[in-house]
Amino acid sequence: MTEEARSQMELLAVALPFLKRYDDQIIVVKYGGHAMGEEEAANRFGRDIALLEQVGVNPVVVHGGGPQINAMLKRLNVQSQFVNGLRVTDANVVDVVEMVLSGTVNKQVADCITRAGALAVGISGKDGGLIRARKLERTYRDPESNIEKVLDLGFVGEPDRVDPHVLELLIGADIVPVVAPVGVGADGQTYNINADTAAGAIAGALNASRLLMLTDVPGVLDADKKLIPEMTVAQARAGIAAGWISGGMIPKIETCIYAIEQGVKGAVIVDGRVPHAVLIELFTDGGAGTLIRP
Ligand SMILES: Nc1ncnc2c1ncn2[C@@H]1O[C@H](COP(=O)(O)OP(=O)(O)O)[C@@H](O)[C@H]1O
Ligand SMILES: CC(=O)N[C@@H](CCC(=O)OP(=O)(O)O)C(=O)O
Repeated sequence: MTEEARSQMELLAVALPFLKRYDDQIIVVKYGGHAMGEEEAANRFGRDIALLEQVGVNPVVVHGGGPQINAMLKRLNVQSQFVNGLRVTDANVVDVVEMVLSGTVNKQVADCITRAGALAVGISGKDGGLIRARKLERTYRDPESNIEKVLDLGFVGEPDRVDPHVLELLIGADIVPVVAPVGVGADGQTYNINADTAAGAIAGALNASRLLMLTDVPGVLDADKKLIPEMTVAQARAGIAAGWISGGMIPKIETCIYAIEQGVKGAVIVDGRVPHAVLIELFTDGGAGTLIRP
């Protein structure tokens, strides 16, 4: 046996107990717009997801596309801005958001997985009644007047009701669902939903075993910037209260906590820049990134 064959067999032996653990389980993967920038990284992601499907796991991909929306808005000369990490979305912007997320990006992600040997089908939250959305209602304290005001982000929505039936049909037919985070209101209005939020709601509705959030940091870092391999929901809440979990990590952690409260067994913040991060997280003892559990 060659050295290469021996090391491949060793890898397989390490992965086998984990393959059994995740057999027929649903794993929801949030794939962010930054992570899909480079072609080789995108192809690698497609191969990892196809491999999961081929070994008997049921992956469901929910993708973002913030940078891709920015690029299209720039080409079309449409202005947009972010407030608290969310894009202010007027009628012009929501058209572009839907076009980019449900069109270009959704099809690219599904194509990467299909070319890697699994069948993937791209849909948006508007298809098959998947995500019924409502306008996001948030308040904030105006620092000048110290008065509580309503934050109006236009057509930014949050999931009101997720009906996973269409996803279950695809999963049952051995098809990998790829979901764009766009929802529809009771009145037919299209809403732009943050992709982290959409992934958490879908993981909850599917009662997934794991929610993997691919991002561009190694995981949750403690106050000394050291990676925390595992934390409980209570510890995560304490980190937000103490301030060492801040910025874009807050909505990510809140999504993880929400998903766990909905019955998801564990949520992981993973570095999507690391090759095969998804496989390392699921199929090795140490995992990758930070596991948040009940
Ligand atoms: N405790 C922490 N551990 C890791 N990252 C943190 C922490 N607190 C704040 N952050 C910030 O959160 C960012 C991740 O959120 P974000 O940029 O919104 O990710 P994405 O674009 O993948 O959705 C990191 O780049 C980092 O600057
Ligand atoms: C309301 C809101 O902000 N929606 C996001 C949806 C895409 C997204 O979340 O993409 P990433 O995961 O790549 O950041 C946006 O318009 O950019």
